[in-house]
Amino acid sequence: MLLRVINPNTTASMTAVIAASARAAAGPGVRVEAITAPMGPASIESHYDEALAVPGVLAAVAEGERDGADGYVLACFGDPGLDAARELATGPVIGIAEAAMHAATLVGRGFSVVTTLDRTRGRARDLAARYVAADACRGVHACDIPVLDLENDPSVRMRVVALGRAALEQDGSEVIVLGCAGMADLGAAVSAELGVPVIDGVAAGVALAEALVRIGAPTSKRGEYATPPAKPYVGRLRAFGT
Ligand SMILES: NC(=O)NC1=NC(=O)NC1=O
Repeated sequence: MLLRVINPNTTASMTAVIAASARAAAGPGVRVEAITAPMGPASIESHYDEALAVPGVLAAVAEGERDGADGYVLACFGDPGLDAARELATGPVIGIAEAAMHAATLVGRGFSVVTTLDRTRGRARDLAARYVAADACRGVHACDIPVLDLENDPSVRMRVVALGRAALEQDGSEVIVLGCAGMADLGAAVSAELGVPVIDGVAAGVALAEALVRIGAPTSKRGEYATPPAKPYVGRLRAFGT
């Protein structure tokens, strides 16, 4: 089985963090291909970044279709381009926010998200409203660390633990969801400190994508996720036309 795990931002060192978590979660017979988006923002920290990350995501999915990928994980907590990617993909496409939030509801009644910048909290709430029951996401908290500082700031783990501990108390939640792919290497350590499940969406996404491939559940091409209608595109997006 070939799973293509796509980092929607263009920072290769972050793709390496994502790849390590993805490969640790993959089951026997699963090959993880970790891809850095071929175009777009160095990190995704705003609606603008997220919008302009989508062409890179879709280019990576289109390449995966040519290479015979069985499933995809979009490794950014905003799940950028998820629905469009499903229209291009044959196999399942899982966003890490979607995967982490669903996984959290399977091991606790309520979860709290610990994410990066304060301005990304609204997006996380919007995704929670789409993915899970109203009372499942009890709070979204930001440690105000820029995405690209995650890998070189030694205080990150301590700050995520402190914020997670406060979130569990304030929100009355039972599970922590890591709100950024760049936190993918923190799950076990933070869980050990807090004594609750801490869900890394990269690992959850790989597990879910793999499971769907194994049970024979590709993306349905009847209706909404059918192949997009062919049409010309002009300008810088010309290559995306069909
Ligand atoms: N909430 C976030 O920090 N999302 C993210 N931005 C990135 O560049 N990768 C993420 O996971």
